[in-house]
Amino acid sequence: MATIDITGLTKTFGDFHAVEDLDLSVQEGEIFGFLGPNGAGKSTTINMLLDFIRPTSGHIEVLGVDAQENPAAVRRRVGVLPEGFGFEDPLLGREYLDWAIESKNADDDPDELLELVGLAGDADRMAADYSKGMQQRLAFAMALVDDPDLLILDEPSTGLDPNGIQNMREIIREQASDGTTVFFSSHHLAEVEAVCDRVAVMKGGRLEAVDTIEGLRENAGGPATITLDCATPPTELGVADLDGVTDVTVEDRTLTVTCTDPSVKADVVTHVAARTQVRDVLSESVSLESLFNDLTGGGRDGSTAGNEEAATEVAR
Ligand SMILES: Nc1ncnc2c1ncn2[C@@H]1O[C@H](COP(=O)(O)OP(=O)(O)OP(=O)(O)O)[C@@H](O)[C@H]1O
Repeated sequence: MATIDITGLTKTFGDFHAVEDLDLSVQEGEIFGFLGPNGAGKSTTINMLLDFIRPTSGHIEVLGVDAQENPAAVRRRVGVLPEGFGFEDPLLGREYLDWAIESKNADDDPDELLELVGLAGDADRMAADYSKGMQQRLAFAMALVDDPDLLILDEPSTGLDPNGIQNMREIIREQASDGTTVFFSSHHLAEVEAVCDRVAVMKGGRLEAVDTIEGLRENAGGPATITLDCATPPTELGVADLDGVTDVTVEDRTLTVTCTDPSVKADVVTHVAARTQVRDVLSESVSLESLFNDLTGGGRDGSTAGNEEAATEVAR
């Protein structure tokens, strides 16, 4: 059974289509990435999953329950890490967890959850005084209360240090291996690649693609580069004459070839290997950055990023 089953979902604000005719199905135990640039419709979709806003048309089932007919039943079984949870009340870290446990009528041990997210030593401090990353850890612990069947994480790694990101990834994987479905909205492409089984890419309220990252790469058009380390200087091999090869550079024994699309790379390897010994293939696959840019046309301003760090920001 699908954990999330969305059919024909549309949300308009006046004449503006924030989400348009969305069909999406997320299976039990999947770690599913929900990607898209600013204004793509991700939060609007999540808000409809939780019935915080009503669809204009379409249908959503979460864990077999109609999300609009019975939102309380959905929310009981879902753990949510919203973007930018505000810890404004004068409560200790543990007290926030106590509150989350009580409101779900659950029987979790708050200290166990704090330990899990690396906050055991900070349980008796005011959550408002926590750093941004510590607040994110606390919000994550609150989402884990009552062992939810579905975790909805909005930009979960915001503010986390590398250790926090690693810790969160491990918890996410453990949860998924226990059957929890994880629906993960993010702009951080490397993060998504590290944990997600499949991704959906949204743009302007419409679904552009749903696939594994590997699948997206395979189907991606656009240039690809391959670098071969050869036993002898790879000059005059006729690589430039191959169909689909657009650029060839030779530096000492290293041959770098740019192709019109990734499928040409195999022809390059076969051609070179028949003429000289290839010691290593340093294949540079299509970067996540160009994959994302291909699918969404870059950021909201249409610009594309110049490096991987910037690329993760393009999606913001
Ligand atoms: N209440 C509202 N009234 C009018 N327009 C809205 C409302 N809520 C969202 N929108 C519009 O719907 C579009 C989608 O917004 P949404 O917040 O879902 O995007 P998003 O993909 O979550 O973006 P981000 O990555 O910036 O969080 C945006 O153009 C936004 O301005």
